[in-house]
Amino acid sequence: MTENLRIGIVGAGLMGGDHVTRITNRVSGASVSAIVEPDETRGAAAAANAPGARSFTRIEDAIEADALDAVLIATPGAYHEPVLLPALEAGLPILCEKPLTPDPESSLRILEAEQKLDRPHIQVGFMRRFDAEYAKLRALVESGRLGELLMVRAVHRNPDVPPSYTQSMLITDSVVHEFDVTPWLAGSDVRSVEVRHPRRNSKAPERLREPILVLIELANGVLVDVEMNVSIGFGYQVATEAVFEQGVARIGQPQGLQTWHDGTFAIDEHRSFTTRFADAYDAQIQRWVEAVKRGTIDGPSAWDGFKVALACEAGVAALDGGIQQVVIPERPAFYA
Ligand SMILES: NC(=O)c1ccc[n+]([C@@H]2O[C@H](COP(=O)([O-])OP(=O)(O)OC[C@H]3O[C@@H](n4cnc5c(N)ncnc54)[C@H](O)[C@@H]3O)[C@@H](O)[C@H]2O)c1
Ligand SMILES: O[C@H]1[C@H](O)[C@@H](O)[C@H](O)[C@@H](O)[C@H]1O
Repeated sequence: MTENLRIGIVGAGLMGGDHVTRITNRVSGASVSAIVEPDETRGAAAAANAPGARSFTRIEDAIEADALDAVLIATPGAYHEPVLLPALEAGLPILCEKPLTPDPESSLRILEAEQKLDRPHIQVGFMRRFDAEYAKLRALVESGRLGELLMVRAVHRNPDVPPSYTQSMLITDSVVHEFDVTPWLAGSDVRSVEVRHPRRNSKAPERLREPILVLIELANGVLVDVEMNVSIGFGYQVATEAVFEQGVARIGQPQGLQTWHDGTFAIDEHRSFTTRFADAYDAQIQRWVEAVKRGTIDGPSAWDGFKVALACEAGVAALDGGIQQVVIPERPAFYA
C-alpha cells in the first residue's frame, strides 16, 4: 500500500462533508482523492475542502477511473447497499457509516458478497467505540474492579432530526448505536428488545411518536434502558450510567466551559454529534487508515453490522409492542 491512502468519499452531505475536512486537515497518511455525490452543489462544497480530488456522480465511475484506494461511504443508510456491492466487487477496503444496512436481509447480501474476498474488507462506522470515555468504561467492565456489571442506563438526546427521519429510524438510525456499543461494553449480545412509550413530546414532528424508552436485555442478563429522544431542541447529549455490584460509573457528562455568573453555575453542553464525537470520528478514521495499510480492519466488522441489523429488526417490531427476541446465528469462521 502506498504511503498516501487515496480515499473516495461517497455521499458528501453532513457526515461526508465533515469527513472530507477531517481527512484533509487532521488525518495523516491519507487524502481525499475522489468525491462521489449526485448533488452538484454539495459535491462542489466538499471538493473545495479536498485539494486535487476528482468529482464523480457514481461510485462505478470512480472505480473505473482508478481514482481511489479505499472508500468511505456516507450516503443515507438505505443507500449503503448500492455502494457497498460495487466497492466489494472491486476489492476495495471500506469504512461504511452506520448502519451497515437498515435490515438483516440486505446486511446478509453484503456478508455474502464480502465472503467472496480473502478477508473482511468492511469496517462499520460505530464511532462510539473510539470515544475515550466509552473505552475507559469498557476497560472498567473488563477489569472487574467494581464487580459484575448489572445494568446500563443510557440517554440519547438529539435537538432535532431532518424531515426524512421516520418513526422506525428512532431505532435504525439512532438506537442503532446502543445496539452496537452496549454489547461491546458488556461483552454480551442482545437477547431481546422492548419499547415503551411515555407521554409524547408536543414539540416532536407530527409523524413521530417520541421520546421512547427502549429496554434491551443482553444474553448475560445485563439490562439496558435507553431514553431515545430526538426533539429536545436544547442540545445534544449521549450519556451512560453503568451500575455494578460494587459501584457506579458515569460517562458523557457535560465537560465544557464552566461559568458562574449572576448566582447561576453553568457548564456548556454539546448541540450536535459533530462536536460531541469529533475526537471519536478522528480516531476512527485514523485507525482505519492505518489498518487498511496493514491489510485489515480495526473496528466493528460487517458481522457486527449484521447483528445490529437483527437487533434493529426486533426494535422496529417492538415499536408496536411486545418483547421481541433476537436470534443471532453462528458466526462464520470468516469473521473470527
Ligand atoms: N456516526 C454518526 O454519528 C453519524 C452522524 C450522522 C450521520 N451518520 C450516518 O452517515 C450517513 C450519511 O448521513 P448524513 O446525515 O450525512 O446524510 P445527508 O443526507 O446529509 O447526506 C447524504 C448524501 O449522500 C448523497 N447520496 C445519496 N445516494 C448516493 C449515491 N448512491 N452515491 C453518492 N451519493 C449519494 C446525497 O445526495 C447526500 O448528499 C448515514 O449512514 C448516517 O446514518 C452517522
Ligand atoms: O445519524 C445520527 C447519528 O448517528 C448520531 O450519532 C445520533 O445521535 C442520531 O440520533 C442519528 O440520527
